[in-house]
Amino acid sequence: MKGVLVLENGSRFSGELIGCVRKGYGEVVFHTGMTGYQEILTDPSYAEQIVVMTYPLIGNYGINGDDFEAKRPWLTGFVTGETCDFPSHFRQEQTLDQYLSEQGIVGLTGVNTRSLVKMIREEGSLKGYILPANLLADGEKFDFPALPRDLVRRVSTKQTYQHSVQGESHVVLVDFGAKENIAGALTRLGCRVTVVPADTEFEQIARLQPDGIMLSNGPGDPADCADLLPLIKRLATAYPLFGICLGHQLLAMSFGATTEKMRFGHRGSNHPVQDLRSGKVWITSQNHSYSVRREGFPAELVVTHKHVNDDSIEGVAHSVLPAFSVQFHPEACPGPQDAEALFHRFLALMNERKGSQLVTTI
Ligand SMILES: NC(=O)CC[C@H](N)C(=O)O
Repeated sequence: MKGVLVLENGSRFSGELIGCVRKGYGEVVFHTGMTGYQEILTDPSYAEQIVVMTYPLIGNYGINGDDFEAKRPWLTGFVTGETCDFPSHFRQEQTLDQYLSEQGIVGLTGVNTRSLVKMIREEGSLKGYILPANLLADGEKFDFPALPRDLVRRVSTKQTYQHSVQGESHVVLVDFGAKENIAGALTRLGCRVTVVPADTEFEQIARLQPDGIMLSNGPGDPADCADLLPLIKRLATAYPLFGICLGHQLLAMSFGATTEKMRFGHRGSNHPVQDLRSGKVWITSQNHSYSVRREGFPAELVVTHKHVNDDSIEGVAHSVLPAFSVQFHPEACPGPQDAEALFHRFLALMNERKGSQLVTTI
């Protein structure tokens, strides 16, 4: 069935509908990864977004049972140049089309994604609809309402649960829309991980007796989470703390930083990031629209990482407390694992704290 993507600047891109035939509305953003579409589809940070893949052929290794980053997708549409109908991979269980149908997500394929992405690069991310072409009556006017501001609460777990029950260090992961592999990476390093809802109170977290706090990635504008900043500052003052993506933005904001919306953000699997202390460059996985502003950057924090292409802030640390965060995704999935060492650093901070507590109790 013919479909169309209608953008708020008046442009239209035609294609064929795949997945669930329905209207989809969201902020249209693009991802430059050649692979990783299954992880992208299920990363809750894409809530209320329509994702355009720049790589021309998507779906060629199908969908498998192992690579989901969440139980369900939160995005509202998926756009490809070409979709593979006959994938081939030993782990494949479904085609992309079947998965989108099953999950109620509309897709548009056969789109001139090159021209669409060039437009987004020029004009910035635009809101838009995917809809069946026959619904497009001539001259119809569309509304392009702002995205909801409660996205973190929508995607966060409603209940506290144990991700893993054994391990030397106990990490409480505050779920703003966490990708599965953040808890996965901690578990693989031997941590016990408890996942709590985004609005859990400090006292409830303290009762869990964590050795460290992990702040997850998540959707939307970090400024929408201003009510969480006092909690985050208190957590950073009390425990070793590691923040990823939205968790990074919120850590910086809790010490007085502000964020700004980028023109079209960073979404891809090969973003170069420099560690300013070692000078080393990592190739990182990224998915964000906002970044921490240099203007008014708080004196209490230090910038630890920057993006090599545009100099934007990619990591911060507290100058005294054992709290640090990065804008990119050290858990990868999709993308390279260059930055995995950051999980080891978090583990070391938790061990140091345990060591120092031992000394003070003796
Ligand atoms: N992946 C994320 O956590 C994204 C953070 C935030 N929603 C942004 O777009 O900048």
